[in-house]
Amino acid sequence: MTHFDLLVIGTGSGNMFLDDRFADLSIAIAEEWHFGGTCLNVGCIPTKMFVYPATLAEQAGRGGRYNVDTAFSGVDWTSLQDRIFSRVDAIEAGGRAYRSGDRQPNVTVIPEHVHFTAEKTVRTASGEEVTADRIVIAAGASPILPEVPGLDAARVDTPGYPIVTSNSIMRLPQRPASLAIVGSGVIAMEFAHIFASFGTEVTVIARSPRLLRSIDGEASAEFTRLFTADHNVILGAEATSFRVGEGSVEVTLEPSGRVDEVDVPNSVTAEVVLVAIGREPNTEGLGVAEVGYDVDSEGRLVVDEFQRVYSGAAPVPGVFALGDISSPFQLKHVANHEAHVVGDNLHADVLAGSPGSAALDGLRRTNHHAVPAAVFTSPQVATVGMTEDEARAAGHDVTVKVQNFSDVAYGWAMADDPGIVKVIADRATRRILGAHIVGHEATMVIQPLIQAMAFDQPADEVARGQYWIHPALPEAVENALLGLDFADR
Ligand SMILES: Cc1cc2nc3c(=O)[nH]c(=O)nc-3n(C[C@H](O)[C@H](O)[C@H](O)COP(=O)(O)OP(=O)(O)OC[C@H]3O[C@@H](n4cnc5c(N)ncnc54)[C@H](O)[C@@H]3O)c2cc1C
Ligand SMILES: NC(=O)c1ccc[n+]([C@@H]2O[C@H](COP(=O)([O-])OP(=O)(O)OC[C@H]3O[C@@H](n4cnc5c(N)ncnc54)[C@H](O)[C@@H]3O)[C@@H](O)[C@H]2O)c1
Repeated sequence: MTHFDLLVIGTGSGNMFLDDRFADLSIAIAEEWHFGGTCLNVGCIPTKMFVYPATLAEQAGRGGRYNVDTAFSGVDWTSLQDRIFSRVDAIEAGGRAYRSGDRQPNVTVIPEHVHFTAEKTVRTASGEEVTADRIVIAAGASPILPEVPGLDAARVDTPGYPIVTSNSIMRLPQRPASLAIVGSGVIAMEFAHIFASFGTEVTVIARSPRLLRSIDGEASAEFTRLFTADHNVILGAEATSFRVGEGSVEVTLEPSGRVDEVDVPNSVTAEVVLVAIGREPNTEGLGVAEVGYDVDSEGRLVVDEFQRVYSGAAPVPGVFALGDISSPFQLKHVANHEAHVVGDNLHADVLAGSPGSAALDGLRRTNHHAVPAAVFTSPQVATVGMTEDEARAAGHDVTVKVQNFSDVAYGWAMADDPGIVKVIADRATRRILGAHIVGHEATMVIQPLIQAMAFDQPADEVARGQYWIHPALPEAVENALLGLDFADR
């Protein structure tokens, strides 16, 4: 049995807050997989490094729309992978070496799976018991696999098995000629864009009548309209079995019952199948429920606004959690924010003396207001705040404006490419309740609306109180704000 002052489980955002404030503590960091976790190794960073060239490839094939003669003639998959993963893998190795080497003599890296055997005790895969006064649980989430015949869950993401998740698809030795994607959420749409743009024959299998169905209805409908226009999408279909053959997988389909009068083909055959149906918090593998920690109906560790972990509806002294294991937002910017909160609160707890003794008024609260999210597909999607339905259900007297990109001069420069800015505001308070953008660089165009929500600025002041560069795309945001109809105008 080895005892530490602090145990951190997971090196995604869990690796972010350990700075000089903790130099006097003996610290163990458990990481069973890639140092740096999901975002660095298989998430945000490599996906966007594939998305950018994919968008260039797609645009090259569309030059005629802008009266220029361009064509996409291929991608060098191997050198693209090398460029991306030589960078990612070097950062992974550097992070591991930094924590493992002489520069951090107070830190011990445990490169193994750990699971709880008591409230403040974990056992490593090799059987060692580790105890700690304080623990930070930052163990993330993993892809969900459907329980359907023909899917060998143990072989998913192993070399040669053609059914994969986001954990391995970017490292496939060859770009597949055809790809079936089960799911129609964020991961499904980003990979559909990447592979289709590079010339793979992609088929998206969606249960719902719309793609990205969790976003605002109008934004989702607009995205679905645009994406289905030039991609193979089967809406209202459920994948009910897989048959792995020689060089291909047959996916059997049935109507999902979520779309009326749908004509679903019996099956789709592709070289590779990507399963992208959500990610579940890694609470089960950690055995947290078995030692009494509270886990909610979605499998998340229960934390309060100070990121303290709960057991029997009371905080466990000195135990914090952050990121996908406990957060309602599976987003890196949220995991990072929560890591900063944990770092500050853990430090306050250490200064206070015994675990759990820090006064509440000395602890920092997590801010989950105006959390933005984006889908880096084509067209891009960016959202912040409530959907229109949520705003109405919350009892707001709402005013809504949808502005087309093609209404502003930059939209004309883009040959009237489709794109919408939808802003939802409260008619009485003039505050922005939500904003949803579908179109070119939506992830950048939305930022003034995120800022306005974060700083609680009235919508009309945001529109009129600053210059908007002319003729730039954010003029569509300005016009959407100006189009809102307030009670006393
Ligand atoms: C394909 C993809 C693309 C994404 N793109 C974006 C994006 O563009 N923008 C965005 O904001 N978010 C994106 N995300 C989400 C983002 O990656 C996550 O929200 C974020 O990485 C979560 O960080 P985390 O620290 O909570 O967990 P992770 O980074 O997953 O870290 C958890 C770590 O804990 C380790 N671990 C788990 N259990 C144990 C155990 N029992 N013992 C030892 N170690 C353990 C894991 O190996 C892992 O390294 C994407 C996710 C995916 C999958
Ligand atoms: N750009 C980004 O910020 C980014 C990118 C990728 C992932 N992420 C994060 O990772 C999370 C997980 O992504 P995801 O795309 O796996 O999940 P998701 O929740 O976005 O989408 C999952 C989709 O799969 C569908 N689904 C669920 N069960 C199914 C089944 N059995 N068969 C068919 N479809 C089924 C759901 O209805 C949903 O539409 C996201 O919610 C997001 O927070 C973020």
